[in-house]
Amino acid sequence: MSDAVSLLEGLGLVGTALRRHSSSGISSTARSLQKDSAFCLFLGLSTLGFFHRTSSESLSLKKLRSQLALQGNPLPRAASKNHKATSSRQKKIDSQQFWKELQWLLGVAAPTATSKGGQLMAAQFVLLVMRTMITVRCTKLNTYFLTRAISKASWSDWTKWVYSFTGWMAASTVVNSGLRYMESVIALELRQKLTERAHRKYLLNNAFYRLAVLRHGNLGTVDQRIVSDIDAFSREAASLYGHSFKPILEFFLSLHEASKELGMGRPIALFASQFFIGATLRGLTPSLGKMVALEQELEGNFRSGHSRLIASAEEVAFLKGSEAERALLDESLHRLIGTQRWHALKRIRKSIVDNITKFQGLLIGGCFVHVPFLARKSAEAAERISDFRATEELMLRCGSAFSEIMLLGKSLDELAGYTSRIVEMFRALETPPPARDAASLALATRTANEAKTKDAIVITNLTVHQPSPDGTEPRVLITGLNLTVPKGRHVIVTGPNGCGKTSLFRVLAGLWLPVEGAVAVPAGKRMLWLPQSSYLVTGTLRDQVTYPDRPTSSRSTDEKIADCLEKVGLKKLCKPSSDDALGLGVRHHDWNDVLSGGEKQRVSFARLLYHKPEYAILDEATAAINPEEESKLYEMVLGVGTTVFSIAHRLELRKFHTTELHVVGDGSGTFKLSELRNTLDWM
Ligand SMILES: Nc1ncnc2c1ncn2[C@@H]1O[C@H](COP(=O)(O)OP(=O)(O)OP(=O)(O)O)[C@@H](O)[C@H]1O
Repeated sequence: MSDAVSLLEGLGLVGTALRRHSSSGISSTARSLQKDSAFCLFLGLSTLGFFHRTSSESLSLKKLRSQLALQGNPLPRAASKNHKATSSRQKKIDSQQFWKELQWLLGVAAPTATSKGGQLMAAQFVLLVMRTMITVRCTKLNTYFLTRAISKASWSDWTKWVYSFTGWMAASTVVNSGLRYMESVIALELRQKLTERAHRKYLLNNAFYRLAVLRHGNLGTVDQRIVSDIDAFSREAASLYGHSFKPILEFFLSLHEASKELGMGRPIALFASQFFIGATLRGLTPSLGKMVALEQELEGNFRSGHSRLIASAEEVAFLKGSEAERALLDESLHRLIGTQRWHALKRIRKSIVDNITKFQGLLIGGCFVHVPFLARKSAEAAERISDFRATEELMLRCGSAFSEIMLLGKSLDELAGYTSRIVEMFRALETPPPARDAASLALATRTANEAKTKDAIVITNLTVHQPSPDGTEPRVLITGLNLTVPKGRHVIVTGPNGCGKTSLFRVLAGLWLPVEGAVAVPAGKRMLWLPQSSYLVTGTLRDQVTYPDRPTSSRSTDEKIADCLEKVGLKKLCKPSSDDALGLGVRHHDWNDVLSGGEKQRVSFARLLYHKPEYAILDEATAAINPEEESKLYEMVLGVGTTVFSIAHRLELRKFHTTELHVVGDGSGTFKLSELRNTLDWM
């Protein structure tokens, strides 16, 4: 459609020029040209001034940094790296890397030509060819035939033009709408395939924990990359696909048509000169890829600040922390906006270079075409004008297509920003955790087999350190622990805050790798974790109890769930209705907001009673429940035959355990194991 509009605009301009020429005569046109030249000179000088301003070092980061420093917002380090001039060699290496990464990402979305993505791209290609053919056809129609009709004052030629023009415009409308539709469908396909792959990897082997908590890969906000960067990449890539084929096709088709009149020598000389000028101008533009990557990073930080406030809304409200939170959010916002402002300034420089590239192409291309027609004295005037207009228009299209091809590099640069962030994420997701030495691996395998055969938790020669992502000396939490927990051996872990009790459980869950030794636990759903802060899933009351299972609702399952809820004192949460007799379908926007601390822990116990695992790992799982009720819950758990491995600060809970593991927590990794035989009389 935009082509149709530009064609009509073009016709309007031709009409205006003809009118001006015929009504005012040469002298008034010359006067108007003089005025135009003065105006152009003024504009050109202003542009040069601005260009100088944006590229001058004095205004660059130093000034922005000092502005931000005044607001307490120093510019992120990445921006200063970004500002440093990169050598042409470095740029070349980056672009090679980009093509590899882009190819890999597109391969994920369209692995073969017959895949859905491949088919969509093929269909888009057909539409692109059709649109270009229509554009070339319309150009010829509007220039040659229309000019001829007007110069001969021929009504019949003009009527033919009206018919043809209407037909081609109808075809153009259909094809352009199809192209736009295909572009959005391709973007959606890219987004879906890349996000699905990200989800698969992110939720495999607790990769989300490694990335979010242990900061593997130093990715910052991973959610921003999955939710926003993939979306932006998909849109950009789909749009670029359409916009890169259009000028390439248009260039060759227009060149083919124009060469009939001009021969091939002139166009080749023209485009060789254009290539040289384009390459020189390209060196003056900033690196958009890095700018985009930095902006996305800061966007992610800003968004995660808001998410954190929502997640801890009650705590912040109790602590009257609104002012502090506002300052933190504003700080993050200022960092983002400051960087975007600076980038907007740099983008103007890019836009100026883009326009110069485009206009010089039109100007030089025009001159190449004028010469042979100025030299052609013999032909009849009407014929010469028609030929000239048709050839000029084709060459102008050809030149503008060539400029667009030269400018594609810059659009690709922007795409490179998203590409590098997404590939970096996939690299971190798909890189396995650091490999262990052969001896430790052999020990881990032997220990795992032992656990399978013995149906026990087996801890062999275990040493655990606190992780240190920043490379500082890690603190030793536990050294040389050997412990086997067969069924019926209930272990309580005690020790001061921060001594490493939960860390031991993290190693059992495979979230942290031991520095030495090995742990093995019964596989699959034979173990259930009840963490310090209960996890409540998005969904119904039924979902809270059955998590992580999602069984289809049936009478017997619902009765079992309702029974578990009753046992832990949460029957009151059920809201029976005519189509939900047991009231398990009740749903809240966020269960964390509507349940008290003790109720959340009871939900975890209902989950435990529902799953009846062989082993339960209880990490201060009754800390928010009163001591009397706490004992009842423990009795229930032991009553269903579950062996417990608990962390507890209340010593009364010792009576439910047979072994105590006391971690000293003095940084030496010392611990003490003792049997608690006297306390088991009640069992
Ligand atoms: N992801 C992490 N990265 C770095 N250090 C961590 C991480 N998680 C925990 N730690 C540190 O490891 C140490 C042991 O933590 P852990 O959670 O095991 O303590 P704990 O004994 O369970 O304490 P509490 O009784 O207070 O729950 C603490 O000093 C803690 O700061």
